[in-house]
Amino acid sequence: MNSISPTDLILNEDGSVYHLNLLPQDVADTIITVGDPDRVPAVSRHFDTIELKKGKREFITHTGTMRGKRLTVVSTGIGTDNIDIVLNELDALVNIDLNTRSVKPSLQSLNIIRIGTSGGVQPEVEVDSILVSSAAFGLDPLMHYYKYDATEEESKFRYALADILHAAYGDDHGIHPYYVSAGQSLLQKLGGGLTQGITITAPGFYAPQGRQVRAEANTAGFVDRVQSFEHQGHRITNLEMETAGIYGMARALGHQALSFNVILANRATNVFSNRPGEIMDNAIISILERILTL
Ligand SMILES: O=P(O)(O)O[C@H]1O[C@H](CO)[C@@H](O)[C@H]1O
Ligand SMILES: O=c1cc[nH]c(=O)[nH]1
Repeated sequence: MNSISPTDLILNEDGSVYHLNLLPQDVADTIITVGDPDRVPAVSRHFDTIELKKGKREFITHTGTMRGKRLTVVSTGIGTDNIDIVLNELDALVNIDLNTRSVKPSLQSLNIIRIGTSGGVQPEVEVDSILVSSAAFGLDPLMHYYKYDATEEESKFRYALADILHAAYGDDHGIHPYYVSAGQSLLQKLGGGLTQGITITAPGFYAPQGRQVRAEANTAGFVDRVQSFEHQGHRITNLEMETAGIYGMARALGHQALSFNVILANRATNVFSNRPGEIMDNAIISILERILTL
């Protein structure tokens, strides 16, 4: 059995994984990820019991139970570079024997559910609504560094958007989309009755999402272009910064992932929510109710 080296998988002095600072017994098999560390207590305050609170850097974790179901909520911070860390370390906690540093003979599949904020790109995607990502385009580079199985259909979506963006911004612009669908069992079990659409995960908040403040953006017409994208009747609905990385890493590692987006902005109508805190608190309650059905 191959042992994973101490520099490939770094453990802290207490045996916990390097960034998350967690031990295998610290995590449930249903894991909620949020970007904002302050959103972790906003989720766990609905738990009936909290058995663990740990953290390091932006990675805050609470584990507890809600109506008898064990849940972990962990913050990822912003961006898919952090998703690389969180998904690899969560997987290590369940699928690697940290004493022998070897992959366990029988692998566990986690349910990984994101509750994040996002900006809609279609005028009809309502501010303050919850949208489920049926799939996500990554405009970030993360999944180009991993081998994962993409279906033929997923490849067609990927090249359909690549053609549009390369025609608009040139081949050497550096935008190379990847495309990964949600975990299908989670989508079926948890996504019912909510608007579903394709999410774009961007490698930044401003110009990478077509925003222009003072630094001149090199992405003119970005929102219009993604708004008018259509492939086999499917459209892009929203922009954020983690979902494609979560879907890609979950695929690579054999986990199920689903992303809920609380739409705080509409980029087509230039409207921003006037009560973002209250909307997120309500969304957390309704998404937890869905998760409890698992
Ligand atoms: O609210 P969270 O989960 O952080 O998600 C969104 O908000 C952040 C940007 O403001 C990015 O992380 C984006 O994906
Ligand atoms: O427009 C938005 C809103 C939230 N998060 C993003 O990444 N973009």
